[in-house]
Amino acid sequence: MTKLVRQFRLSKGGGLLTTSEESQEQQRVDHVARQIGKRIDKTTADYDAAHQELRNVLKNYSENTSVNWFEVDDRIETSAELQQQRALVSRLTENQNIIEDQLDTFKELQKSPYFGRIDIQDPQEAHPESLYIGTASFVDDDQNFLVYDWRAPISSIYYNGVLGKVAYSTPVGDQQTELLKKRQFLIQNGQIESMFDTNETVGDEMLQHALGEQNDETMQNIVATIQREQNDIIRDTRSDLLVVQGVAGSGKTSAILQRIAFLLYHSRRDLEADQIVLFSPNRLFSHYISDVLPSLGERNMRQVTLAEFLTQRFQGLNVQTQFERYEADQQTPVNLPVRKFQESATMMTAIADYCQHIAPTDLKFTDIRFQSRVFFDKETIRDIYARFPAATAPADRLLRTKNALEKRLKHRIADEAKADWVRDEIDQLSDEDYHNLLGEKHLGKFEQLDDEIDFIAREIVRRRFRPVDDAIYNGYFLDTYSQYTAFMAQCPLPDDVSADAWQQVVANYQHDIEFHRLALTDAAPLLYLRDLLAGGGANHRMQHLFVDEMQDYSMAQLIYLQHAFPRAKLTLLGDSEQALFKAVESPAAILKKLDSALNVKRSRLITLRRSYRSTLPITTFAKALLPDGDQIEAFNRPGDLPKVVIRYDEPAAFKALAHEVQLELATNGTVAILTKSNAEAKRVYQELHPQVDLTRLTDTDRSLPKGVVVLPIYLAKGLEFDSVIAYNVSADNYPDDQLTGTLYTIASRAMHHLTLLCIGPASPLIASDKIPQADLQIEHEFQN
Ligand SMILES: Nc1ncnc2c1ncn2[C@@H]1O[C@H](COP(=O)(O)OP(=O)(O)OP(=O)(O)O)[C@@H](O)[C@H]1O
Repeated sequence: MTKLVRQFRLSKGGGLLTTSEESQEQQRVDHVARQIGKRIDKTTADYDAAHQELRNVLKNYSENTSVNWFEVDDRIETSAELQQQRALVSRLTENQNIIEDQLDTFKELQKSPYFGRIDIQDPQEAHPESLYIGTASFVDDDQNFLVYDWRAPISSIYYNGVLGKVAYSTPVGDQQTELLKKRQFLIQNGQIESMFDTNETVGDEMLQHALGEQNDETMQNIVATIQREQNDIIRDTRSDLLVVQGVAGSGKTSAILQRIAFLLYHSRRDLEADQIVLFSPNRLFSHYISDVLPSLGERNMRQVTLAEFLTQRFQGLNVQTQFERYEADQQTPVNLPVRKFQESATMMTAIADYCQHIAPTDLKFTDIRFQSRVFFDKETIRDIYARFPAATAPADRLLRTKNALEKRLKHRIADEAKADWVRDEIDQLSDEDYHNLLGEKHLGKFEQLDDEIDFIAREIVRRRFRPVDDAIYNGYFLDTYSQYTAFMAQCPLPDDVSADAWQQVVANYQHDIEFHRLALTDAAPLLYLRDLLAGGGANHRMQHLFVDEMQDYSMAQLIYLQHAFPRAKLTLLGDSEQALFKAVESPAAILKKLDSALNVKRSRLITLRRSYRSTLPITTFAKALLPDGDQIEAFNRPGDLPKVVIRYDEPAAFKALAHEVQLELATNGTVAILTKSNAEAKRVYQELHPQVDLTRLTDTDRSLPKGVVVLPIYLAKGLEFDSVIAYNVSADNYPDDQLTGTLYTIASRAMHHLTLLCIGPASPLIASDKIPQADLQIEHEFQN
């Protein structure tokens, strides 16, 4: 870890920091650390006591589980006692976990108790007050706030305010105060490494330090250096739809995570971490961000990738992933108007209309069959459905149909229970099977033996007819896959989609279904149709839905997600410039579309233009790739120029690649070779791995190793690496601006070093007038 030298400087809005000020501050750090130390001792003792208590109960519990199960009464009593013990164990375990979490927080706090100080003068107070801000609050035994949590209302001044009169929101309304001083600290292992006063939001010195560090395998929290616009995202509690459009490396992902920490802090009583769900771009990313919330003393939210979500919803079907589609798109040309239509809000509205007005005769009911015979025929089911009022939503009518079918099933069971085969089966039952069928609940319940036998008979039939019961419960009598075909057959088409092209879409869909496959484009509309007709699919518990890399989602998918999480507030973050899957759109246009499609009350757009991840030369290069890249503001962190390495045949290129990798590895912890496709990643791995120790990553990998990795760019979305080598950015491989988004995404993954390897002349995207050769280090002259 690079350490800043101690510095005492005249900072922009502040005064000269003297040695005596520093020693006073250090004394305070020592004092706070001592207080925290005392608390750690006390909490450790609490932890030991809790642990001992839990052990005692567990010991008792295991002794009790070896009880005599023989007598029925004993069995019932023991079970009640065990349940009580189980509840006790779970309470004590939770208690122990809470203490353990507190202990972890105190230990972290002791090393670095705070990072900021604000001096404020409240209007009603005679003297100013100094408040210190850290990752968690610390209150001493005399109730003095030695450290304020960064999420406390007053802490917002630290992030937002410049010196002078400032306001901050509290649960009881806005408060006014005067900000007299803002001081930043870098404290490591109880020592002040650096401190200075600033009038800016959060001074650049701290950022320089944070960003100059080498990449870790997991993301770090940024609470000490949150920037003003990021703070707006984090502290927004009003919007139902918050859309963040931010350039690569502008801190969107960081903002999501600190926002979650903020929301959890402010809604302690009504919001649990598992009521927040984040759709993340890939599994590597899920792991990459997994440490941030725990480092802030919070539990992680739920995380899911779109592929995981869809697979879970379509059990038994193989749903195409975004990555598979991206690979497929590179092989076969895409009919863009068709895809655009299938992914549009118009498509979803057409589905909603279709479902709302569908007549019973148009529903694709199927027979419920049992042992190769029809049990309930589809016409009967249709008749039942048709009896319920037409004004009721189809899903409600279907639910009532299910209930009616269940009732009929019960009658059929009662009739069948009288059949001879059932009596024969009862005669064959062993005592144990008989008791099992009767179940604990019915032991001794029947006064007459005949009643007990009737019960057993029905139980036997009920179990035999379980497949019918399942079919009713799961709504298998409505064939939603055929229904989707029927929908498509009558769906009004836009002008740019021909009937023939559409016919092909329907045929492809049917063919896929036959082979238990589903194209990604069909997933959201089909799910929507299924939910609207058959009910279900909505999770009412989720309070917040976050979507990262939203540019890779279609409008249809976002509409479906909103439908699937109807009570959740939405935070959607993305960068349309990094769209690997579709065209670039302006932030305002995106918000407009979302506003009308998602129909929310309060929406807000926040745009982030400043890029923090990469050095100045790398960001300068990356932004020059884009048509409107001049809107991107590079953070001024010095570094080497991007290096272009050109070779004219593959052997020479791989030799150069191996050399570059070794060179980069000497100074960087993680070196990523990023390719356009999986096939390229495989090829690089095959060529390189005998000479270089490298790991090829695929979409099943969950963690990022140190050292050299090779992976296609879509798996590197959201990630960052110390050094990036873009593989084969030649004119052949990156011929035109269709690939601008891909190249920009690759370049913007690099924190400190970027190398561009070309086999043959460089891509016109690089060898263009917009990128002065002086901004690059070229190892071979361009020949095009
Ligand atoms: N305020 C900040 N203080 C310190 N580091 C920051 C800050 N904002 C962003 N960073 C750092 O910049 C890098 C990029 O942040 P992040 O991954 O959140 O950006 P992003 O907008 O999600 O990027 P992308 O869209 O390119 O994936 C990370 O290393 C992050 O820690």
